[in-house]
Amino acid sequence: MICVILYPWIRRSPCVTSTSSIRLRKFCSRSIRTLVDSIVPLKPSPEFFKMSAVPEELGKIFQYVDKNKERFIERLRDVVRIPSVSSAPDKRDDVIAMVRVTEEKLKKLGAKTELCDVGTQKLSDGRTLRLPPVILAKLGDDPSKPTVLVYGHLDVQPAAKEDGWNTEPFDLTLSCDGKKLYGRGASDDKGPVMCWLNAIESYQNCDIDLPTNLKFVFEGMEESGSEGLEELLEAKRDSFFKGIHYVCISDNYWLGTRKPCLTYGLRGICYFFIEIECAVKDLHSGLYGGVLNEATSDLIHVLDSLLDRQGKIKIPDLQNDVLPVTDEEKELYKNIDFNVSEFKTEIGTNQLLHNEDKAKILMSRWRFPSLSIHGIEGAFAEEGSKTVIPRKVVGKFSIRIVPNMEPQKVEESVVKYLTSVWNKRGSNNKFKVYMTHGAKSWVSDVNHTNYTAARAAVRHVFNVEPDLTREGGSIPITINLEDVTGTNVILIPIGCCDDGAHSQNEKIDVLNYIEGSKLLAAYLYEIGNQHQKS
Ligand SMILES: NCC(=O)N[C@@H](Cc1c[nH]cn1)C(=O)O
Ligand SMILES: [Zn+2]
Ligand SMILES: [Zn+2]
Repeated sequence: MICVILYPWIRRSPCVTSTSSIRLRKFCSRSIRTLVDSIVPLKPSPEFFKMSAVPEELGKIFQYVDKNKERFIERLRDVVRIPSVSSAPDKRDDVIAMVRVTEEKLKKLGAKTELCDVGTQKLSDGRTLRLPPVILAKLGDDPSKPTVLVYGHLDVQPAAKEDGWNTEPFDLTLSCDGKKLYGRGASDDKGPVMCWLNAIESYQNCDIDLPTNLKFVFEGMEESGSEGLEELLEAKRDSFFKGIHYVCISDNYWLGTRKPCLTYGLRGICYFFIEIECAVKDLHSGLYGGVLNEATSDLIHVLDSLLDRQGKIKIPDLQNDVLPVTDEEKELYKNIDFNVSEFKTEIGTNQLLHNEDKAKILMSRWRFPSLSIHGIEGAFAEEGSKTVIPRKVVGKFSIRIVPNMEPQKVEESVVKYLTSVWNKRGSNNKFKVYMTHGAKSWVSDVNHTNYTAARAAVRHVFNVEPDLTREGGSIPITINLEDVTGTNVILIPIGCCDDGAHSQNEKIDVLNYIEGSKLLAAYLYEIGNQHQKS
C-alpha cells in the first residue's frame, strides 16, 4: 500500500507548526532577525509541490519523527551541553563524558557497545594525555540483511561567547522564529549523530523491523586529526570491520540552503606548526625592543611566504601532482545548484578570488589544493595595548590536498621550502616546522547501490533529485573506512551550507534536523530494499 504525503518543504512557508508549546529557550536578537530576514525567500519550483508517494512503513516513520520533534530537539540539547572540545586538553574529560553519554543512548536502543582504548596523545608542551575512547557498536546480526557502518564524531571545535556568539555556545537555543537551533556541534556533528538515533528509535517505536544490521564507529578526536583511530581500524580489520556492505557518514553540509545533496568526495588535510623562539621569557618592548629579532616578526615573514595575492600556494612542486581538469569533469559543474551571489552574502564578502565563475569557485573548493593560515599561538591577542615581545610563537596553517597528492610528499615540500625561506631570513632565533597530521583526499563511485539508495531516500523525504557534490573539508578517516571495509562510502549531509560549522553562531535548521532524521531512516529503508536487487 502507498501512503501519500505532502512534500515537506511546504512547511517552510509561514504556516509552520507552532512551536509555542515547545518548552524551549527562545532567543530573539536583532542579529538573528536580520539573518532570518536576509535569507533569500524560498521560491520552490512547481515540481516541489508535487505529491510524493512514500512507502507505507516509511510514512509511519515520518509521522513518528514529526510527532517527536520536541523530544528529538531535547535529545540534541542534552549533548550540545557537553563542551567536548577535542583540541583543548582541559576539556578531555568532557569529550570522554560525551562518548559515555552516547554509548548509553546506543545501549538503550539495544546496541551492543564496546569502548575502545586508543592510547595516548603527546601534547606540544611534552605532556601526555589519554585519548578519548572510540565507541564501536552493533545493532542487529541478521545474516539475511545487509550491514551498514555508520561513522560520526562526538567532539567539537572550541567556542566561547567572547568570540562573537549571540548565545551561549553550549546551550542549544531556538531562534525566535522557531526555525534554527544555535549551539556548538548542532550541525558538526552532534546533530547528525542524533539524527541516526532518532531514525533507529522511530523504526523501533513504530514496530517496524530495521531493514539493515547496523555498526557504529563514533569517535571523539575528529576535529583534531582522528588520532588513534586508524590504528584501531587496522587492529579490528578482520573482526568488527568484516562483513560490512555499506558505509555512511553524515558530517558535511548541503551546498546551499535549499536543495539536498549527496557527497562523493572530500579534500585531505596536512596541518603544520611553525615554532619560533627568541628569548627565555616574554620581554618589555620598551626595554628590549630594537635589540633582537622578534619571534613574531620572523614568523609573520615566514607565513607571508606561503601564498601570493591571488591565493596561489608559493611552495614549489606542491601543485605538480594535481590532476588536470577533464572535459567530462567540467560538464559536472554545469548543472549543480550553486548561487555565487548567495555564497558571497553568506560569507559577507563582495570579492572572491574567482569573480562570479561558478565552476572555478567550486573547483577551488573541491578539486584544487588551498592553504589557510589559522592563527598564532603565544602572540598577544587579547584586548588592550600590552607592550610585550612574546618569547615564543607558534604559527598554524593547513593545506587542503586533493586526489593524487600524498601527505608525506606535501610535508617534504613544505619543510624544504620553509627551511630555505628561514635560512634566507638570517635570524638567529630557534626555528622548527613540522606536520602534526596528514590525511588523504577521497573520491567515491556514485553508481554504487549506496548512492542509488540514498538518492531514492532523498526523493522520499524532499521529493527532489539531489545534486552530487564534493566537499572542500576533510574527514580524515573516510579513506581508511573505505579501505578497511573494502566497500563503498557515502556522505549524506544533514545541515545547510550556512550552518557556520567551526564558526560563531553554529546552528542547524529545525527542518534539516527533523527531515534529516527521516532521511537517514529512508536511507536504511532503501538500502534494505535495493540490496536484494544488487
Ligand atoms: N565536519 C568535518 C570537519 O570539520 N573536519 C575537519 C577535520 C580536521 C582535520 N584537522 C583538523 N580538523 C576539517 O577541518 O575539515
Ligand atoms: Zn565534523
Ligand atoms: Zn568539523
